[in-house]
Amino acid sequence: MKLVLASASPRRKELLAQIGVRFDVNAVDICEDVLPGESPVPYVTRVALAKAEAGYALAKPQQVVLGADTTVILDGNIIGKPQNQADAVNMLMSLSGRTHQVITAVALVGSEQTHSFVVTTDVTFRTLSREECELYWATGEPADKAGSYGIQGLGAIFVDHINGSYSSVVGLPLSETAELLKVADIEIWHTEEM
Ligand SMILES: Cc1cn([C@H]2C[C@H](O)[C@@H](COP(=O)(O)OP(=O)(O)OP(=O)(O)O)O2)c(=O)[nH]c1=O
Repeated sequence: MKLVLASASPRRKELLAQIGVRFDVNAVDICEDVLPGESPVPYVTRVALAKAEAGYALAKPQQVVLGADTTVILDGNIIGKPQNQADAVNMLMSLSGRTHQVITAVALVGSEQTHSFVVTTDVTFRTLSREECELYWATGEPADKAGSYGIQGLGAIFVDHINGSYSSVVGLPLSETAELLKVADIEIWHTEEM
């Protein structure tokens, strides 16, 4: 079996390459709107499956397709990507000095199999000032990110500690994804080009 990553995210490509997986990419564009009354785990699972299924529609025979979706949850509510500066600053200030959850769903779709799982990580921010949130917006980093921050980038300075999977917060939980790839007979740890 050969793997396709259904993602336009450079972060997910880097994470999957980090564990020595060989894959092609089918960039897909899925509507990520939350349905009325939809809870966080069903939501991320549905979107990850939709990405994998859209990628599978473009796939060749003998290919299985991986899709993922990451979102931020505060007090049980889904916090998506920011619309503008005010939205991003408000999101960041609501996360200030508190613990929120980052959940990533991963889905794998093939001709004879569909699997999905969700990984939840607690992330605790130190206290932030409105001014530093405004300066952070001006860097351009928060714009395409759930929760308006990137733990792997400049936003690292906001994070006091995490409890869970770092790679899941960035966009793809590597330990759990490797287990899923084994089930689908996809090799990891290719080393000859490293
Ligand atoms: C919380 C957090 C989110 N993010 C990112 C990960 C995800 O890419 C993004 C959430 O959006 P997603 O919709 O999960 O992914 P995407 O739109 O970037 O890519 P695609 O749908 O094509 O696969 O936020 C970080 O990079 N770092 C973080 O610390």
